[in-house]
Formats: sequence, C-alpha cells, structure tokens
Amino acid sequence: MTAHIEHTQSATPAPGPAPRVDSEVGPLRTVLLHRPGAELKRLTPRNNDQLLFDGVPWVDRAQEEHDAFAGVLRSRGVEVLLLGDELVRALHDDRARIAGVHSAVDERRLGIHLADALRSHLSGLAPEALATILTSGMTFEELPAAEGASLVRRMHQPGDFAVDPLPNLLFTRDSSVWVGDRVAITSLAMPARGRETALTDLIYAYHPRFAKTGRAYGAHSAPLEGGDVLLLAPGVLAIGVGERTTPAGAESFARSALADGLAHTVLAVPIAQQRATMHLDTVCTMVDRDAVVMYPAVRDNLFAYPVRQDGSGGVRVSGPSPFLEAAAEAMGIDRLRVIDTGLDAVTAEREQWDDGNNTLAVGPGLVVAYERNVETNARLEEAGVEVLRISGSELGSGRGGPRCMSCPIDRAPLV
Ligand SMILES: NC(=[NH2+])NCCC[C@H](N)C(=O)O
Repeated sequence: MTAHIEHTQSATPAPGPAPRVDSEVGPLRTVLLHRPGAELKRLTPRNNDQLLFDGVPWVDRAQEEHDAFAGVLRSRGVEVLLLGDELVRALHDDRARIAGVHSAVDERRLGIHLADALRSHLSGLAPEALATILTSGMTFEELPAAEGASLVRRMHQPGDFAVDPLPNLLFTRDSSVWVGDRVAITSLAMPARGRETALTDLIYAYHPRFAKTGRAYGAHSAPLEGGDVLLLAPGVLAIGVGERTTPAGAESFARSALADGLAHTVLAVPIAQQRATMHLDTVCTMVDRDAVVMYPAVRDNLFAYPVRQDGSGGVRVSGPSPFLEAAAEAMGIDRLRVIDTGLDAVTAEREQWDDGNNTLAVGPGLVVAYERNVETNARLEEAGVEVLRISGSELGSGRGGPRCMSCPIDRAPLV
C-alpha cells in the first residue's frame, strides 16, 4: 500500500476560480486522460489476465482511437490534460522524483542490493525517461548493468518485470476522483493497479497547476475506486460496493466527505462482485441532470444504504431502500429517469460487457459512447440524448469505456 504524500494546503487562494466537480453532467471544462503508450506493449497472452486486460491490444490502433476520443472532447471545448505529460511536469520537482522512485522499487522483489542499484539509477534519470519507466515498467533485461554479481538478476528470466508496467493507467477514472474543489487519491483494490495512485498522488502534490488543490479522503487505505463514485447531484454521492470498493472503503469515504461538507448524503450501493460489473459505472452512468442509462438486469434490484450525518459528529445509516427512490429523494427530484434501453437480455448483456452503460457526459444530455453499442446508443437518442460516438475496438480490450477513461477535473455548475 502506498503511503500518501503529505500535502500542506496553502492559505493563499489560487488566482481565478479553482477547478471543481459537483455533478456528473455539468458542462465539462477540463478532463484528465491517459494516452496509452509503451505500457500496453507489455501485455502478453501469459500476463493479460493478471494485468486486467481481456486480450492483447493492437497498440497503434488503440492510440489512434484514444486520439480520436481526445479530439471529440476538444471539439466540444474541453481542455484535455494527458497524464503522461502532467507526470513529466510534476517530475521536474525533486521531491516528486524521490516519491516516484520510491514507489517503483520493490525490495521484496529485488532484494536490498539490486533495489539500491536500481534506485540510484532511476534517481539520475531526466523526468521524461523516469516517467516512461514509472508507467511502462522495466524488465530484468532492461536493468542497467549492475555493479558486482546479482543472484536475483541471474535467476530471473530476462522478460520478468523488475518494475511492473501499469496498462490500466488508461482508466484515469479510478486512480483519483474530484468532489467539489478537492481531489481524493483512491486506494485501488487489485495488485496490478496499486501503484497507479503513487503517480496521481505525486502529480497532484507537485504539479504547479495543482499546488493549491486540497485533498479529500486523506491517507485512507480501504479500497475505493473512482469508477464506483457517482456525483448524482451537488451534495449527493453514490458509491458502488463490489469487486473493487469494499464496505470499509465506502464507509471511510462517506465519513470523510460528510465531515468535509462535500456531501450531505452518500448512497452505498451493493453491486455484484464480478468482473463484468467491477464498478458501479459499468452498469449505470448519468446522461442528464435527472437521467441515467442503466443495465436493465440491475434496474429493479439495485438498492442503497443512505448515509448522513447524525448531528453529533457521527453518521446515521438508513435503508436499504430501492436505489432509484433513494437517489431521487436525496437529489430532491420526483424521480430519476432511467433511459429504458428496452433490450432483450442477450443484447443487453453483450452491450453491458462492451461498456454500453459507461458513458461520459460532456454536458446535460450530451454524452460520449462507444459506437459498437448500436442498440443502447439508439435508445439514448430516442430519449433525446445526443451521442458522440467513438470507436473502441482496441481500447475496449481493457474493459472500460469513455467514463472509465476520463477523470473530470472541472465542470461548470448546473444551472
Ligand atoms: N471505471 C471503470 N469501470 N474502470 C474500468 C477499469 C478496467 C480495468 N481493466 C480494471 O479491471 O481495473
């Protein structure tokens, strides 16, 4: 588990309005994406399951698809930040380089001797070269020529990883999440993704653009992933609890968001603990102020435990109640519309698997979606939602759609 970088908030307010995210659908102004790179080239049929990909993507095509995704967002006036570039920028700070090197070198794997040699090698690298290793890892074969003999090195296969690659960095949704004007560094559940948050942590700590950004959630270690966090309305959060976010993660996040005044209600929503529904956003995303697109198979059996402050410093848990009712009540609306995809069970299951329910709202009633989910997209359009289609034949092999691949940093308020 990575220790969070201690972050001291400056008393001086940032010039201009600070970025903030209060909803899922407020007009998107700034978003963090990650253009996939050499880390995807590390995937093989032997390691793809462990690295959470369902196949071996064609990397050049994945990059083209991602460039098109970023292009669609830019064409709608969204500022796109790329994690790789922002990482390099942050690594210009010596403290960021120390934190990055510390996170990448695993003494349990390398032993003290080789770990020391690798640390001193990485510490001497320029920000660009270090960023490449932090994201795409390093094999034993690629290690610099070490002083003296290393049994560890001799006994490993040349292609074994001395530093693991992070192919799931593509899914920026999961490794940090903004609530109001604060950012929470999450705690990722799967071993293949654990180190991603060391990178988001150092970006938000040392990138000059984020020097004034406060933190939410603090140094909690209970698993919480951004794909499980939905900002249903200002002050109303839903948190999926399933394969990734645990009950402890949901409770810690709820307590800290309520105590910090970032929310008045947090809905903890149990979801099936399986790969197809690894996050709440694989079955439900918001497409308008009062509307969601939802996998029909869960529509009537999702429920929620509403968590609120009890008025004396603690929290009160109520429910369980049907999710759609609990959400509407917390949001202060009569009902939360569900775009009825009206699909037969097999088509619905296929399109859910291909992230049909995982849309990214660019504004109310305007979403980015994978083009392959023909039926779901048609139903969204029939319901009056504008759909910006992108192709995801290669991107989708990591099992994530437009919402998973984006971390909103700034959205205009809903009026
Ligand atoms: N927010 C999301 N649904 N993210 C999808 C993440 C996919 C990634 N391969 C994983 O298994 O972790």
